[in-house]
Amino acid sequence: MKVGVLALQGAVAEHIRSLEAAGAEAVAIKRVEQLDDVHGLIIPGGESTTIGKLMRKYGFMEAIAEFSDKGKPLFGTCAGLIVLADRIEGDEEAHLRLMDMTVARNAFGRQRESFETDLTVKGIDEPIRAVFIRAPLIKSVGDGVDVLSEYNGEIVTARQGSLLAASYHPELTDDYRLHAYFLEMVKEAAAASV
Ligand SMILES: NC(=O)CC[C@H](N)C(=O)O
Repeated sequence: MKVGVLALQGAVAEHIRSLEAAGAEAVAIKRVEQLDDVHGLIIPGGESTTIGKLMRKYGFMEAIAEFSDKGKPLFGTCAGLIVLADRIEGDEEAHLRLMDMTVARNAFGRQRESFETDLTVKGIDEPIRAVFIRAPLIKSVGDGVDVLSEYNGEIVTARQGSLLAASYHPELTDDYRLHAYFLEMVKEAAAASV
């Protein structure tokens, strides 16, 4: 399976390394044409405002919406989760609006700007290691969204069909199981589309 990592801004190389460790072929995506060659796409962490701006500039808004329409899976981590969301708390304009959820940016406040923890994720046997950096939270989800993990009662991992979102950075640890989970989604979607 070939999986792309949107390479406009943010933690791209780390996702590529984690995907490869999980057994995928990984490609940095810089132009929309490259989307035709991959079976799934990760939108990395970084700064959602910057990623959103560059996506609009280079035609990725329409291209990724189409990609997702074909049933190809998307995985947004941290800023990437914000980019997937239908709604952003406050008066900020949402980006792809693909996932039925409301997110809050920088939701942990100053004291806890970044931290690591072990998280229990539905569908993965043992807790995974998660790094939170100025992380967003999922404040509410629609009926079609499955909550996969919570931290202190707040939603931090969710799935809606072929869309996966995590508030944290799974690519900054040597724990590749969330990437392996996404890779399974990609394989299932590819098998279903033949
Ligand atoms: N590590 C991250 O991706 C941080 C996300 C960033 N705070 C944002 O709002 O876009």
